[in-house]
Amino acid sequence: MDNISAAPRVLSFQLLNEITNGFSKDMKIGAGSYGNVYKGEHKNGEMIAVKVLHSIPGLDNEQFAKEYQNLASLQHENIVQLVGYSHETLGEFRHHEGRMILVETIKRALCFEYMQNG
Ligand SMILES: Nc1ncnc2c1ncn2[C@@H]1O[C@H](COP(=O)(O)OP(=O)(O)OP(=O)(O)O)[C@@H](O)[C@H]1O
Repeated sequence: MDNISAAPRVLSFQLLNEITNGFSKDMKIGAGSYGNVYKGEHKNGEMIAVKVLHSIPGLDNEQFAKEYQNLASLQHENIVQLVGYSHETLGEFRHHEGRMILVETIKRALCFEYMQNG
């Protein structure tokens, strides 16, 4: 990854996991109604705010895309800039009633420029 604060882009959930130290308590900077917000610190020193959206029943891909589009099109000095997003389905094998089942979870995150004063 070269420059995470340029145009909005796809960021892998794995990368977001790395730059937030596994979404650790220490990196948590807030919580809103849609999810928790973490500070993401890239090794080149860049910082972003990573909002991991709660799994919201009914929030389908189309709604997420609309939300992304709205945020991405806003450019104003008083509006925090969207720098990227992540939308991935992770499959994980788990034991369930004596057999292995594949559980799929959708991971969604919106990433913004980091504001020092919250
Ligand atoms: N870009 C950012 N830079 C630094 N801190 C942020 C940023 N975005 C959010 N935060 C921190 O996380 C907290 C929660 O932010 P969030 O946007 O989720 O809250 P909110 O305005 O209550 O949103 P909503 O209710 O729409 O989910 C903020 O109060 C702030 O402290």
